[in-house]
Amino acid sequence: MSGPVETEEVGPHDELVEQLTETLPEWLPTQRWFGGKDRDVSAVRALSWTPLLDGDPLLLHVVVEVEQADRAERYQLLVGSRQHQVPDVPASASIGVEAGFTCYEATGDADLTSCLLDSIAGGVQIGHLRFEAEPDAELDTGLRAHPITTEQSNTSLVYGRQYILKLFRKLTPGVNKDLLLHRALWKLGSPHIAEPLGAISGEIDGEEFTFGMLQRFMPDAADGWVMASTSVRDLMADGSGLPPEELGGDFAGEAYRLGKAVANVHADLARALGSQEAHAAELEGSSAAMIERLDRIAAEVPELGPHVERLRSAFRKVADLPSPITVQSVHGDLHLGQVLRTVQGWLLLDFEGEPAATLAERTALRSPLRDVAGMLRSFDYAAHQLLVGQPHDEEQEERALSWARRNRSAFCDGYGKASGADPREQADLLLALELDKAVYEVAYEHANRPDWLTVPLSSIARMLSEGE
Ligand SMILES: Nc1ncnc2c1ncn2[C@@H]1O[C@H](COP(=O)(O)OP(=O)(O)O)[C@@H](O)[C@H]1O
Ligand SMILES: O=P(O)(O)O[C@H]1O[C@H](CO)[C@@H](O[C@H]2O[C@H](CO)[C@@H](O)[C@H](O)[C@H]2O)[C@H](O)[C@H]1O
Repeated sequence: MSGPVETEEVGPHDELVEQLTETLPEWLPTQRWFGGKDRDVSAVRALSWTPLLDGDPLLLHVVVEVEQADRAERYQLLVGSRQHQVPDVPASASIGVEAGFTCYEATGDADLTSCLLDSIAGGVQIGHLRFEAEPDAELDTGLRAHPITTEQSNTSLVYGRQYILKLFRKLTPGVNKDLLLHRALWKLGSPHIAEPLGAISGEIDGEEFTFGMLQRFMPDAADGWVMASTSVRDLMADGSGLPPEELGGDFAGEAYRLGKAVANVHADLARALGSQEAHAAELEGSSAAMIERLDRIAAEVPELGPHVERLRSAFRKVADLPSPITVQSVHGDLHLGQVLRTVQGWLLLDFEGEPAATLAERTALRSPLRDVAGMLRSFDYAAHQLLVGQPHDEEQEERALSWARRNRSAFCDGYGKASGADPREQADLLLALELDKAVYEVAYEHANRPDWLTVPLSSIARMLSEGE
């Protein structure tokens, strides 16, 4: 039998944890959410381990530091361990067998994960972990959870049809920006986010971490990436030769509404958290940061080499832009997988920023055009993803381009309508931000989905030649 542990006591699981740290260097790179697949793991060190359920089964909350050639990053794990009634976990979730106990990644074990929601509802503290509901939230308990299976950098569990708990995988110290921005927007009554309902946080070596965020789940919502991909597929599969606007699956109306929603969220973020004017020195800083990121990524991904010089000159132009420009809190990693279409309209998710960014980079005030650029990149991705690995086909390439052009333009129209300023009026800044995002994507794909590397690389080539 096992039950919740509600005291400061930490069970004697040192041996199990030591075994785990020996197995994890091989296992971590097999996980979708692990962001360091581009280099070997040299060592894994456990920083904290906290039994959430003790006995058989055991549910252990573990924070590890993962060492790779030039970096050490922290990750959160939920490890299940059972001697009896081992659930049927997929091979990828199995971590190993230690002293007759099967250890596995436990987010798929509903018998174990229901305690996370119950602990948030109960406001309990377990070891250093604090489980807290938001002040006005009233939560149902006893619900079973299943993990969602979309492309994700974190792991999200859906409880019944009511709640979604995101467990942050890669951890950075400080209160998570996703939670902070959701709280700020909710306080203002923004209709474009899902209600924040609770959090899991804790302290390691004197530093605060957010481990999880609970939100209202929107059961009938459609994912923006899925909707856009369906529209592109319809166009690609259509033999009639009709233009996108004459096909049933046209997405441009949605892209327009999405542009309006993003502009409204930017206005609310500025109202809640303020905005500033950035002058020449800051623009120089942005330009230098883009070039620094480019050089760092080009050193790791040789395929970027042929574009480096022209990218540098596009980034240099940012330093000479007429200033000031407005900067504020932004989403930081906006793309079609971060937006949900509900019956009330578009919702934005995941305000955490880029998974690889430092805390300072995530919380820095930025031009809102950074998010516009992120979404424009995403239209490009949606259009070109189906061509990955296919032999070159001029006609399909032209269709992909026409879909992207139409939806990028509709998005900017909507954004301009709601904000009063068409993003395309700041063409040089927008182009530099898009190129900067595409350079980031080169690193992201290289480390996470090497087969997709061609998508940002071919966009960079295209944007550079169009900008000439
Ligand atoms: N409140 C919600 N209601 C319904 N689905 C959601 C909700 N929040 C997230 N999702 C789904 O989970 C996916 C991943 O969420 P996200 O916050 O972007 O996680 P990650 O940081 O891992 O990318 C989204 O693409 C969406 O499909
Ligand atoms: O959603 P996350 O915060 O995990 O963002 C990361 O993963 C995204 C992929 O899931 C990645 O987005 C890139 O691929 C998308 C298609 O899968 C595309 O729509 C985006 O435009 C493209 O940037 C994102 O960059 C990364 O930070």
